[in-house]
Amino acid sequence: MPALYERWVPPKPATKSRLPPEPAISSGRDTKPPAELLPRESEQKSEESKKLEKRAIEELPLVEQPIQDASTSIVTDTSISTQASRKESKKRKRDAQIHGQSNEEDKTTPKKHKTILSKFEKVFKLGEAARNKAKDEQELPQRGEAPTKELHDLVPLPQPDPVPVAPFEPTFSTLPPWLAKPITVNATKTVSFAALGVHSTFVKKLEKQGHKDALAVQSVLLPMLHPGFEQHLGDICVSARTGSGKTLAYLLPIVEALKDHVVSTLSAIIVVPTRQLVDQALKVAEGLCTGTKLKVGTAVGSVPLATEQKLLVKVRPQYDQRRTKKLHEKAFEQLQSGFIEQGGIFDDLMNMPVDHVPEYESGVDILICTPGRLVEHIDSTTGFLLRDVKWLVVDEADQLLNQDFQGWANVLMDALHGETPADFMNAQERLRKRRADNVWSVRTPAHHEVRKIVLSATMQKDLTKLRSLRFKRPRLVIVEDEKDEQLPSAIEGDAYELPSTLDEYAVSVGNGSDKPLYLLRILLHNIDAHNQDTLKTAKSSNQGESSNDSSPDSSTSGHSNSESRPGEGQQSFVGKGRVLIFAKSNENASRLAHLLSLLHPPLRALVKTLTRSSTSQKSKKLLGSFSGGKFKILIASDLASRGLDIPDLTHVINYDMAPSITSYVHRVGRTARAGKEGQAWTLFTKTEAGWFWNQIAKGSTVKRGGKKVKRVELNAKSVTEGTKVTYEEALRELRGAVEGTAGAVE
Ligand SMILES: Nc1ncnc2c1ncn2[C@@H]1O[C@H](COP(=O)(O)OP(=O)(O)OP(=O)(O)O)[C@@H](O)[C@H]1O
Repeated sequence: MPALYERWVPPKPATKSRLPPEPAISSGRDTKPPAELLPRESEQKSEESKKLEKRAIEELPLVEQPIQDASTSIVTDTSISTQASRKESKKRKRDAQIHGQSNEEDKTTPKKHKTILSKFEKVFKLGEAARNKAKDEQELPQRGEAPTKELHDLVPLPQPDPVPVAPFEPTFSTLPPWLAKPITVNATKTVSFAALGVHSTFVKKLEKQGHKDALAVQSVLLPMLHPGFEQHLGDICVSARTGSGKTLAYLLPIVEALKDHVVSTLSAIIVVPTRQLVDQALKVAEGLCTGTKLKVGTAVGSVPLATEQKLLVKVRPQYDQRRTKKLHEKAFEQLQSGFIEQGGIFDDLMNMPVDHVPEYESGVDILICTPGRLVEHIDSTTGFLLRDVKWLVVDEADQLLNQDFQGWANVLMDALHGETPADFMNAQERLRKRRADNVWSVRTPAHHEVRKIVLSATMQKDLTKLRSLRFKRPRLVIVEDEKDEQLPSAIEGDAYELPSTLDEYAVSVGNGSDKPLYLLRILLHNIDAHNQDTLKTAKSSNQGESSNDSSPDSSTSGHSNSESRPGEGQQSFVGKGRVLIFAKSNENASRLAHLLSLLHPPLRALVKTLTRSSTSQKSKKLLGSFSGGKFKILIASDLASRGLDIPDLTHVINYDMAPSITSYVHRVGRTARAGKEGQAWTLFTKTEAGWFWNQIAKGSTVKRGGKKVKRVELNAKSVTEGTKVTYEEALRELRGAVEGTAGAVE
């Protein structure tokens, strides 16, 4: 047994030592005295240790002790030696036990302890064996021997069947019921306006505008907004793809509801993100309001505030002795305190005849505005009161809610749902307030119900954002294509749908250094070819060149010299089609327009840019002449990505990659509108390829009714062949233009 375990000796059973001495066996051989007569082991040992101590004291080298005080040194020496001898005796005793002197005692060890010991011994042996094995394995490579491996034949080891993992099917929705269970309508559904209960005068008007039947979004919204059985007494959120006719869907019921207004009251506010969209919605609203007394006004940042104030609010004197007195007292108080309100009701009071107070009336029934300018009017236009507003429309809602223009949503909600300030209350409101202030009644605020319609092609189910619009009994309406597969993201998250009449193409432009040449190639070769049915005459003059290239995919044929045919662009683009090119910034848009006209001079007259710096009037004119076909290619920043409705826009080109999925959806949605066909081309560099294909072309967020984005390979050599020199010259000239030595394209 290893020494470690031999050290432990179970105590001698006490009973044995207390037993009376056994009588000596008469054989006489046993000369051992009886146990109690023998000195006990401890006694023997203590005697032995005493001897040792004595010897230790004797042997102690006294000379080595520091001589301080004779008596103390002796005492110290003695105590040291005593301790040393004690330790030694203990050690000897232990050694004796270890080396078998206790064999006799082992025999007397109880059975129980023996079994414990044997078990312990077994465990130790196993441990020892494992340790030895590990040590051997470590040493094997050092000794240059390969570790022994477990060998198997070629048949794979049988594995247990994998445990089937049940697909995760949530039994709950994290969205509130109105978002989780929307009203869905098939995008192809059309119903006649008359069947939807639209007044005959409006049906006639719409027919004149070429709108025979109501489109899907209109067919679902009109009954929900018209008085009748299907009317929804609450707010409505609409998610319908680009170009689906949302503008008419909200404007028609509003105009119908207000058509009998004789005196203007501000009854509907329509908020859109850009002034271009204000102009566009104004055009549709004016078309519907003809023949009624309704007035439609606009509020956009590009017009002076004072000009708009005069149009939006009309002041007239109202005879009221009591109120005049009260207001004069208040004005006097202000004058004394030194805090005089500038441009407020007191200014108007000074211009009133005796005993008359200013009474404010709205100059418009429908106001179409951008959010920033709306906030300005709420804050600083005296008499701009929202007490009569019954409709609030927020178009392109996701963009408006994502960009918190001056906290517009909160300011507007407070103005809509709050009480009219006391000085501006009309007789009806004052009466209501007096009744509410009665001690016996519970105070009811003088606010009114507003119906909210919130729309977007990329509506996001973001509750925190939507909550800022303080909905009441909301419903979500989704217009979708039946062919569209239910994408995972569409169930709980956001999925966007592209028009089914849209064809998408993607072109790799390498590292992007020759991107303008690729663009030129697509413009002159692919798009031009696409329009050839309208350009037969123009084409006949260019016989033998690209006449069979009607398909965009045939561009790989290597038509290398398109830009060397003067006048081709001009002839081609006089067709019906229009092209909208998106650049990432206003600067890029201007530079690209300049470069295109340098690379291919016939394009100069056909290309214009729309930038943020264009004045309201200028951009209105520009869009007007683009719609009218005076020029064919418009280069714009993302400013033009939302809502713009340009007739016969056949092509959208993403020259610079869209910054987000929603931006892509809105950009390409400028074409293929209201059931018409359209093409979207995207140029992607090596670094943009991953994002484009994963997120946009093959991602689960964009639904395209089973269609796919087609990859068009353009031969880099054929794209640049013969144009490199012109390109480099054009770049030099452009640099000159940027530095102010040459003119730029508008
Ligand atoms: N009932 C209809 N019949 C035919 N065309 C219609 C009808 N209603 C609207 N349109 C046309 O559809 C086009 C797109 O309409 P609109 O601009 O309202 O789309 P939208 O859904 O607001 O698009 P976006 O989301 O891009 O702003 C317009 O040219 C409009 O004249």
